[in-house]
Amino acid sequence: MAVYTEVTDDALAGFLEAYDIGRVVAFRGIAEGVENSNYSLRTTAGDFILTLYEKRVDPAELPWFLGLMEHLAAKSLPCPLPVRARDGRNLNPLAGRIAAITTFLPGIWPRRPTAAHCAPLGAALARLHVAGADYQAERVNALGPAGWRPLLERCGDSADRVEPGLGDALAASLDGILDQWPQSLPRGQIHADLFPDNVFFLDGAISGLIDFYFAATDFFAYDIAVCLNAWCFEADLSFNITKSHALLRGYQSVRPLGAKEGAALPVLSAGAAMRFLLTRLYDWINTPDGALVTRKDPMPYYRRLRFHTQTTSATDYGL
Ligand SMILES: Nc1ncnc2c1ncn2[C@@H]1O[C@H](COP(=O)(O)OP(=O)(O)O)[C@@H](O)[C@H]1O
Ligand SMILES: N[C@@H](CCOP(=O)(O)O)C(=O)O
Repeated sequence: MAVYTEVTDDALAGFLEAYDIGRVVAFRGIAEGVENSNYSLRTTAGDFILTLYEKRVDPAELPWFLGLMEHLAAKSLPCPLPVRARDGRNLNPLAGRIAAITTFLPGIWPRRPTAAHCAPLGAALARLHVAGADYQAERVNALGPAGWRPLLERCGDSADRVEPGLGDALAASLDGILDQWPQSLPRGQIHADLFPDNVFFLDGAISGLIDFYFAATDFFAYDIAVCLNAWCFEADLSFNITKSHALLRGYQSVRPLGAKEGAALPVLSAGAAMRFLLTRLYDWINTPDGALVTRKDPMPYYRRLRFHTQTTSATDYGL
């Protein structure tokens, strides 16, 4: 469920007066998504997505995210293009929130990713990295390694309510990851949350990359590690090296990885598993029963973390 803020017909009509995208033909809330309120909007000019940014998004950061999408779309990456109002603004108030209209991207996200999805996914990720290179602005990755210990501490003793001993196990694992974390690797703009539900496919090809609201300036190879976690484990949580090989092959068809990046894949992948484990754990503990958001189980990311702490080199990922 992701319509937290209702938009009345009158409020929508008033909002659209500032834009040059015709009259409303259809308007409905989108059930998918977690963070923001999303509406599908059809006007006489075409299909769009209306997003109202909810409380977890810092309004001061929105121009960076929208600027990145605009930059990538201008380089032909299939990502949403923010629509500007007649006065040039792409962020405007609506129903007590800040809102943006972006272009609608066709396609559906893969419910069961296969190796055939992973190769184009890898290539699209590399294209994103290359295309973002001259987007000069920097955004610190708030959910990068410096943020993990504070997040774990905020979970406190409650982690052990999810599984006895989990708090200590994560603290020890985190020490190991932070000790080995690379000092420097090629870096630039990364998506940082390119899960299957953020990638649309049409006729076997990628037709959309969405949800740039965790994007940041960080190691490119960390973004690959996020995707290895999100795309290359089976439902039984076994690692599928055929998928990771396809993902890395697709990536390298556009941007070859350096030796240091390859060597860092085990620790980067453990770090990426830790990042999603911690945000899920925090939400698991802090989301009240009956809340609109569906909590995501943190434990599958613990299983992934344990896998990555046993890998030793890039060959374990099919590189
Ligand atoms: N540009 C877009 N084109 C088509 N559908 C979109 C677009 N942006 C969002 N959606 C739809 O809205 C849903 C939620 O979007 P998402 O950005 O993942 O929300 P959240 O940030 O709240 O998790 C997506 O699963 C998709 O169905
Ligand atoms: N991908 C994250 C959650 C973020 O949700 P999104 O709908 O904004 O992609 C996870 O799976 O924990």
